[in-house]
Amino acid sequence: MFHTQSDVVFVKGLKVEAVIGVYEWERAITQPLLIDIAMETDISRAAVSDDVNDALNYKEVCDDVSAWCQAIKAQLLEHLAGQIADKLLEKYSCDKISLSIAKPTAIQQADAVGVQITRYAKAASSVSTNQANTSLSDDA
Ligand SMILES: Nc1nc2c(c(=O)[nH]1)N=C([C@H](O)[C@@H](O)CO)CN2
Repeated sequence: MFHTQSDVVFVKGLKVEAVIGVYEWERAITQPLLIDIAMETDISRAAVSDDVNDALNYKEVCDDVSAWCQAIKAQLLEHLAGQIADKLLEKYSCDKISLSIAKPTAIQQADAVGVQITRYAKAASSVSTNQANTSLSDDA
């Protein structure tokens, strides 16, 4: 199958105050996180209807990601990023997520440090694909 479009809903520079870090002193404070998210999704329906109910709602994404960051209280940014990507793929209809999480105050000599990851939604299983193909040929 050929793809004729590629759409992204994104969030840039989402600021969240959360417990994050491996050192004891970090477990006792909150630090700012700066989060960028790009979610590959089909926007065709929302583009036609102009209805937010047909859209991947970036306000909901921001609220969810903020709440998850505060609840997870991760030690490593790697763990936090993996968890957030899994949760977004589970809740929202999207094929691919790119996510970066930065700690702008962690290293005095650096503007920011962080991680950037990309995750894909699981492909439909071959069993259901075969079943779909069978029912299509049954109709013919
Ligand atoms: N690859 C990573 N390295 C480090 C992390 C991290 O989350 N991923 N975290 C720390 C500390 O928490 C640091 O931010 C404190 O300054 C060190 N290295």
